[in-house]
Amino acid sequence: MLTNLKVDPEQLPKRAIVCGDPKRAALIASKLENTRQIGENREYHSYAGSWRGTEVAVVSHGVGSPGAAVCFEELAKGGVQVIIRVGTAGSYQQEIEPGSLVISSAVVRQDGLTSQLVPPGFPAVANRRVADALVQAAKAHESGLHVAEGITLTLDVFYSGVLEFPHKLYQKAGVLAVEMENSALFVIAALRGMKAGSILAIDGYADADLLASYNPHTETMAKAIEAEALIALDALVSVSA
Ligand SMILES: O=P(O)(O)O[C@H]1O[C@H](CO)[C@@H](O)[C@H]1O
Ligand SMILES: O=c1cc[nH]c(=O)[nH]1
Repeated sequence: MLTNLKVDPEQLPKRAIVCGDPKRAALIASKLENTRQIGENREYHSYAGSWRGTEVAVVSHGVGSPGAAVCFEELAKGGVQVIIRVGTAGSYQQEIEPGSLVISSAVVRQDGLTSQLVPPGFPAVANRRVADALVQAAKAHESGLHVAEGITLTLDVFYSGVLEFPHKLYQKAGVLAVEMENSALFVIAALRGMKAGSILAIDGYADADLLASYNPHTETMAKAIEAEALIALDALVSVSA
């Protein structure tokens, strides 16, 4: 039994979708055939089912890299080989409007977790096959949403303290969007031999005024999350495990 997920590895498919929100996990799982819940403990809600004839898992990992890392490590231990995060993020670029989708090709590691796992120069990159599969699936899906691929940033901080967020710096460097778990996912996947990718629905512009405008509970977001979930499921089953 996987300790924190409380999932029996025998019931865990080799491909997994992961996302922060347990309700999003339930929503994605509801799209599968023969859906069953295979675990529920803390923020980790786990489901299995079939997508286009292939068995997949859907597991929530909560907010922030440390808790998510526990989930990713246990999925690797349980035999998962291909893993895609279906997340949300704030945009750094004007043309990437709320409701757009971003496929992360690589991550700036501004989290605390991975610096305790690997040295500073260690890259956090998506598996090329998974990233390509996400790009292809997004094209085929024809959602009408703007889709961009590029570098994203992982931070530990959502609400700022007295130090300024590094938003302007990374915006100038061409980073597309910011979220809180991709760094952990890409580094742990590299260490444990999983193929990882990530697609993110943009819920607003990440800047100093974010607190005033942040609202991930809109119709626009629901549409973007629905689209990224279907794209990720198609990509997940197209990559060899
Ligand atoms: O929507 P999820 O997948 O949780 O992703 C983003 O949303 C949360 C913050 O609201 C953080 O977990 C961040 O990474
Ligand atoms: O970490 C996050 C997630 C969503 N939106 C943001 O601005 N930041």
